[in-house]
Amino acid sequence: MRDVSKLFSNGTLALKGMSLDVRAGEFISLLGPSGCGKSTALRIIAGLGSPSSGTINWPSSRINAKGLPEGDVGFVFQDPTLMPWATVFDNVHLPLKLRGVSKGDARDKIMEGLEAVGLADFAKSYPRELSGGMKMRVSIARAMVTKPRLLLMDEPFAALDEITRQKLNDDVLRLWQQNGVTVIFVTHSVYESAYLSSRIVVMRARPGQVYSDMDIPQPDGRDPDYRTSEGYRQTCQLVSDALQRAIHAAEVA
Ligand SMILES: Nc1ncnc2c1ncn2[C@@H]1O[C@H](COP(=O)(O)OP(=O)(O)OP(=O)(O)O)[C@@H](O)[C@H]1O
Repeated sequence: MRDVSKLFSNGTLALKGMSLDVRAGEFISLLGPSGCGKSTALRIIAGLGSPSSGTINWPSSRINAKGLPEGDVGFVFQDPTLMPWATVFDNVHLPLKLRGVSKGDARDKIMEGLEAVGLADFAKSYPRELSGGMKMRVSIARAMVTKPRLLLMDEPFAALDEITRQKLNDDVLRLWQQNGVTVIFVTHSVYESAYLSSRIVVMRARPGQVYSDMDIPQPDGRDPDYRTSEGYRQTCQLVSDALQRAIHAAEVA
């Protein structure tokens, strides 16, 4: 993102001069107070909204007619947005179906994706038969079935209980490590960002822009033990301090 601003038609300046270089293989969290423009930035990257000024560049991708990288981006929203009338299998098939891949040809990829999120036994179930966490897993499998190079996640676990959220954090980390996908993850949570990320970009509000950009030390393994480690506590403290400064900067502006 190079010097991206977004002025909505109601006069809200959601982003002002936001620049961000995303390196391949990173797990970046966009962290910031409500209304600082995290979702707006993510939607612009996804091509779901256009910047008022500035540019999004995709130096290593083939670009389609809409200026977006060809098949390279997957998106997971806070609402899993599954088709209620379709099975789990058919929901995960959707992105491949839109590319003209038949169910038969897609079967292995779909089952591999469901396996990766622990839902292979639920391929024939309908969304109404699944818990909130399982629905989110389907949504992640659907986003990953095309093997995107970039996965965009907009507060995907905010509506889930703490235990489910922690399990899904571990699932996403495993997918990231196994697939080498680059992730941009929007969250309000210092703890979630500190657990997941290789880099945390703290945003400030009014106007929305990058306030602080931190590389996060990578321990050998992130597992439930890491959540109670001194290294994790220190990272949370650093990130929390940066967030407090970002909030203060917006208040005095
Ligand atoms: N379509 C829109 N039209 C007008 N204003 C908008 C629109 N979408 C977002 N905004 C405004 O832009 C600002 C940034 O919103 P955005 O949703 O990107 O923030 P956010 O950091 O993701 O917030 P949250 O964490 O609460 O989801 C807010 O002031 C919001 O009210």
